[in-house]
Amino acid sequence: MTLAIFGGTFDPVHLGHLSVAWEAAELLDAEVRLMPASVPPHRDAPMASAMQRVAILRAALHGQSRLTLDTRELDRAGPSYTIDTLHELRAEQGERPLVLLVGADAFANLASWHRWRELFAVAHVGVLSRPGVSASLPVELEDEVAGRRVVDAADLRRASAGKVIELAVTPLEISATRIRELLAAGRDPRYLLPAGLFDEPALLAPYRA
Ligand SMILES: Nc1ncnc2c1ncn2[C@@H]1O[C@H](COP(=O)(O)OP(=O)(O)OP(=O)(O)O)[C@@H](O)[C@H]1O
Ligand SMILES: O=C(O)c1ccc[n+]([C@@H]2O[C@H](COP(=O)([O-])O)[C@@H](O)[C@H]2O)c1
Repeated sequence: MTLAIFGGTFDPVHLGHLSVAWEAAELLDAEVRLMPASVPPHRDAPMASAMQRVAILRAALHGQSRLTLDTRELDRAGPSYTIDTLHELRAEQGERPLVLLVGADAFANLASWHRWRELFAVAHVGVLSRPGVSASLPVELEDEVAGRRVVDAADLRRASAGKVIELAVTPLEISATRIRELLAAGRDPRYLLPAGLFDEPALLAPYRA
């Protein structure tokens, strides 16, 4: 079975993440691992600690087994560069097809990632559609991916890395930024987060004012 990795700051994980990860698992017929970044490159430090974000992820993933948690980036010091993580996974997984899942907004910035061209040598890339994000890419990135695009998920299973597929997932306009704002304002964003998180108030305490 294909292994797909969905990295993120997950500060906190929300139903947008979970829904697109679930749909990607179905569309790719893959195991999907959510992988929290310890020190996310290219953005400010998260509001919650890595341990707090992992506790929320564990509670969010409770009750199903298709989406799992991979905490390897928390064991590394320094910025969580995706290329380092993918090399580690490749060494463990042999020729198994690996897919790096990224939201369309993150994908549009891919050419700013550490050793970004090397990513395609180690994994396929699955781009998750996201509301409000246009499909146009910087020229440098478009030039790199133009010859790599496939539309059929079966093409990803025929090679271990190097292809790019667009995954048209159900659009959900949910962001962690909005959820942090609501929690800080004393609101309960009940239907934007997994219901189980509200059973343990300590989980969301890092975001309360
Ligand atoms: N609603 C969504 N639909 C599709 N992809 C999403 C959605 N929310 C997040 N993603 C993707 O999930 C990955 C991790 O995102 P991240 O943890 O930064 O969440 P975020 O909601 O974008 O957070 P923030 O608002 O703090 O930037 C990224 O690849 C991002 O593009
Ligand atoms: O490797 C990089 O240079 C790099 C730069 C920016 C983001 N990433 C990864 O992309 C994923 C989504 O990042 P973010 O900031 O949108 O949560 C997360 O796993 C980050 O570690 C990776």
